[in-house]
Amino acid sequence: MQENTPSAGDEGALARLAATIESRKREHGGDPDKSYVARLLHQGPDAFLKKIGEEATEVVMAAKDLDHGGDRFKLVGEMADLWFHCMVALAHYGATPHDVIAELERRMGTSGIEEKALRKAQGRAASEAQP
Ligand SMILES: N=c1c2ncn([C@@H]3O[C@H](COP(=O)(O)OP(=O)(O)OP(=O)(O)O)[C@@H](O)[C@H]3O)c2ncn1[C@@H]1O[C@H](COP(=O)(O)O)[C@@H](O)[C@H]1O
Repeated sequence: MQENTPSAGDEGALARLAATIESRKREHGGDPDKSYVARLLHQGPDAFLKKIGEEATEVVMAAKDLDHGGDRFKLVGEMADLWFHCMVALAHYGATPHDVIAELERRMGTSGIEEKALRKAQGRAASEAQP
């Protein structure tokens, strides 16, 4: 397992995979018999959104298994399946991993607890302003 430090290749790998997924879109969906990405895109959102739900459940199960002697590579593998299917969804809806990374960067330095409190206060102010 890698040290817990970011590598310059991290975003590069996501960008390369995103480019491959885009290429499957450009080739009129590619050949669903030869390309799994093309098959998912050809089947449409129901297919890859269902896979995202399934893979998320598998991530949870692999994580819970760690308490009972499971191994971290299983968790990493399931997480990779989840990220991959999420990337197919991003491509379908016209977004990129760069957009997600930019959003995470935008959030950096803002505590999640503070952000949630601010959102609640804004919600209260908006409902009090209603006539
Ligand atoms: N990263 C992946 C990737 N991760 C997972 N998968 C596929 O996702 C599928 C679903 O995973 P499951 O574990 O649920 O497998 P399963 O039980 O057979 O699935 P179902 O029967 O439920 O469909 C498997 O067929 C995996 O091979 C991937 N398929 C492709 N990629 C990347 O996409 C690129 C393009 O792939 P193609 O479009 O197939 O050329 C590849 O070069 C890879 O970089």
